[in-house]
Order: sequence, then structure tokens, then C-alpha cells
Amino acid sequence: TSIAMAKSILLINGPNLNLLGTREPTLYGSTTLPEVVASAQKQASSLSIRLESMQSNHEGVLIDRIHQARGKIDAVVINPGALTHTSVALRDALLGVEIPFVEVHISNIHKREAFRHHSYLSDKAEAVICGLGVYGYEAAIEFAARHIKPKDKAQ
Ligand SMILES: O=C(O)[C@@H]1C=C(O)[C@@H](O)[C@H](O)C1
Repeated sequence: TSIAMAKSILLINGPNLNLLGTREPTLYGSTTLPEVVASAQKQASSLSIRLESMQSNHEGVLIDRIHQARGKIDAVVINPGALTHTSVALRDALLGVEIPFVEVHISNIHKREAFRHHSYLSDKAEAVICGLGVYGYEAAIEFAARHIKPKDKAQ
């Protein structure tokens, strides 16, 4: 069945995720971000999806990238890092460009400090994945590909 699938996905990683693989490995694992991105690219091409990826430690840089995705990206997969728990601005950027998104956390934020239990994004996310380790990225891309339909716009 030729179900319409997302054609383009933007993978966004927020602050400190550049340290993935060496940062608190009991919580975040030993896989590095480049390795996560490489397997995401492989997965996307097997789904015939264009995957773009970026990481920044700077809230405004993340927001600017989300703005640039407007009209160009069908779905966002985002691990906002600590901005999950603090950033109304990031929430507003995603709502502002009207791109559906999947929220990913490597760790189970609900098993951690109370300040990590709230997300400024979750109530607007198509799905929230947490505690699956870096597999959460694979699950998020699979879900986004199959469940987020491209808007009928010029790709
Ligand atoms: O589990 C994760 O991927 C999230 C990553 C971070 O950097 C933390 O600030 C979040 O609280 C959890």
C-alpha cells in the first residue's frame, strides 16, 4: 500500500548531547552522537527519507534552525536535552512553524530528579519516547516516517 509517508525529517539534538558516549554513560550509554546520526541516516535512506541532523548547545541556534525548516521539513525528531525542562521559546518555535515532532529522551526522565519530570514540549508532541537509550532515536524515526504525513506542499 502506498501510504503517504514523511519525506524529510530533521533530527535535532540539544545542549550537551555532543558529549554523548562519554557523558554519564550509565545514564546515556556509550554510543557517540556521530554514531547515532550515522545509523539514523542509514535508517532514513532505507525508508527513502531525507534526514537532516544538527546539534547545538545554544537555544537560539536551535530555534533558528527550526524556523529554517518551515515549509521544507515534514517531521522533526528532537532531543531538546535540558531545554526540555526550561524552554518555552523552543516550544513556541515548534508550534510556530507547524511541523509535527517526536520528542526523544535517552534516559527515563520520570525516574530522575523531579525537575526533569516536566517537559515544555510533551503535550504538543506526536509521541514522546524516553528511557529506551539511543534506540529511542531509531524508534522515533520509524514512527515519524510512518505516522506523520507530508503536508501537500512543494517538497
Ligand atoms: O535523557 C535525555 O536524553 C535528556 C538529556 C539531557 O541532556 C538532560 O538534560 C535531560 O533531562 C534528559
